[in-house]
Amino acid sequence: METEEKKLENLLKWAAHLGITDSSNGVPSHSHSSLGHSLTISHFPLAGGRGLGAVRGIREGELILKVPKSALFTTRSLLNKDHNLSHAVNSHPSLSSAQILTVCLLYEVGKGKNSWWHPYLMLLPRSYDILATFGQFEQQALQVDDAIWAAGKAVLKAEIEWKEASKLMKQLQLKPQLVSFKAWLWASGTVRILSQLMHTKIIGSWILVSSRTMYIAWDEAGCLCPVGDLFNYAAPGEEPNGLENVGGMMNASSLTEGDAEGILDSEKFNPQLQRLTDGWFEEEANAYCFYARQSYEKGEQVLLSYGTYTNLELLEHYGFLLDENPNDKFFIPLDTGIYSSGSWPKESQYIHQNGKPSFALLSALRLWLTPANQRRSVGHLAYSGCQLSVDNEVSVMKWISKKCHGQLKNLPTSSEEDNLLLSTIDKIQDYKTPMELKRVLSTFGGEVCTFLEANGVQRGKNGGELSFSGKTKLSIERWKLAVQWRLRYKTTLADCISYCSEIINSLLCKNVSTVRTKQLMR
Ligand SMILES: C[S@@+](CC[C@H](N)C(=O)[O-])C[C@H]1O[C@@H](n2cnc3c(N)ncnc32)[C@H](O)[C@@H]1O
Repeated sequence: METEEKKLENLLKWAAHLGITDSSNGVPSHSHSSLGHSLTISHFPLAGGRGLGAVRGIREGELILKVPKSALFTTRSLLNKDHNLSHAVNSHPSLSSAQILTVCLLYEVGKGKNSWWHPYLMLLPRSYDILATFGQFEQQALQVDDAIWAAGKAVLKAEIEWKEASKLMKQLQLKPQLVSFKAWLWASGTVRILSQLMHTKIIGSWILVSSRTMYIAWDEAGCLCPVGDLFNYAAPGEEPNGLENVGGMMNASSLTEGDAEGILDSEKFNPQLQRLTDGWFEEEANAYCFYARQSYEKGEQVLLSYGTYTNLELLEHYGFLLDENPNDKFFIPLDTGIYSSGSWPKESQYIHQNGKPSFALLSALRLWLTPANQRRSVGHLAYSGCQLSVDNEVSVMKWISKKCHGQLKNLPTSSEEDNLLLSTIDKIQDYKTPMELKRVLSTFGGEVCTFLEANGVQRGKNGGELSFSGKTKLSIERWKLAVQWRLRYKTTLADCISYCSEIINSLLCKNVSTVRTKQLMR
């Protein structure tokens, strides 16, 4: 069996042969490796594992990697090379472009060493922790209804897409293990993760700066980009103020999808959008080009922004989350009347990761907590983000605080318990014998026991070593991600409660001092 090192060497040799290069002028250098001028493959345990590090000082804006069109793994490039595949795919016009790219990937994997892409395929991750791979236990471990729902939906979607594509896979006579749902999760996860970087998307009348695809103009599914897909992720900073804070956003609802698409297509309308991603396909160069978003010192990991994502979205699309995510946001259940009292979209009414309510949530609540017969007269103030009165503002803060308290109370565990559980989960992976595990369980029971039961964790035949199957180890990773996610949710809600108390106190203090001043002046 080839070592990981040998596989990497083969990949870089293969990539150099295809003209993939990290030379600063973008000209391939006929070397045996496509990397070495600017980048090298390294391990970054705290930020994504395998990734790309700088081999020299890199300046912001420098071209750091160029991947020619001929090296991109796209449906079109595969169909052009394989008549059998092309014929079969064309007889299934109802499949989506992502489903087709997924089948193409499995088909290519099935060719083994005979695949032209073999050096690249050998180094693809073996599994992912995206939401679609979450079993019932891990889904429930998210605890928050919205997140459980998102996970359930992701699993269901994957199942439906797999069933729809199974006819094509059978027609292509893929090996049984490549037709399985497990293989589908892997392949669709690969397509989702490695082709779905950097693309602006429009939902309803909203331009979401969050990204979805490693965009190529000629295929909705995007492309797999050898070597370019080794960049790990760093969040691009908070959403541009233009989308969250400016009162002009209320006009967003009058922007039709067509208008928005036109604006986006021009790619000129907002330089901030472009700054959120660091790579794109350049027609002139006929290549995917990646630029350094910031300066890096030798040895530092060079990171890429795939777009702005909340932690739940990162989990859904990429299978990881960030400890500190400036784009994270959390939703609390709101009464339906709140949505109908104003025109703020549901997605805009949330709590920021720092605990502050969003502009739209505050505006909507200010209006909703105003008596119905007075709303018309203060609507313009609410929409422009102004406080309506001290009483109104205090009611808003009390309302949010109460909601957060209610949410926290309804969740099965507290933040303290989750913190303890996280360290317990780490211990489960460390402890090897039943005796040791017993000690861990005595400090924390409940969920840990359910996990062990759900995964049928067995003792070794001789009653000695605990045996954790590969499946159980993956489940442990996903469980940990679920607990980390819900802990962030709880921390944010607790921060929001503190924020509301601070505002209430400062408003009441100001009010008291104003009344006193007025009394003194009389
Ligand atoms: C485009 S790939 C990046 C290369 C990947 N590390 C590899 O070895 O193939 C994206 C995947 O890398 C991991 N990843 C990227 N950025 C990360 C980060 N900041 N923290 C944790 N995992 C990250 C996630 O598993 C994600 O699905």
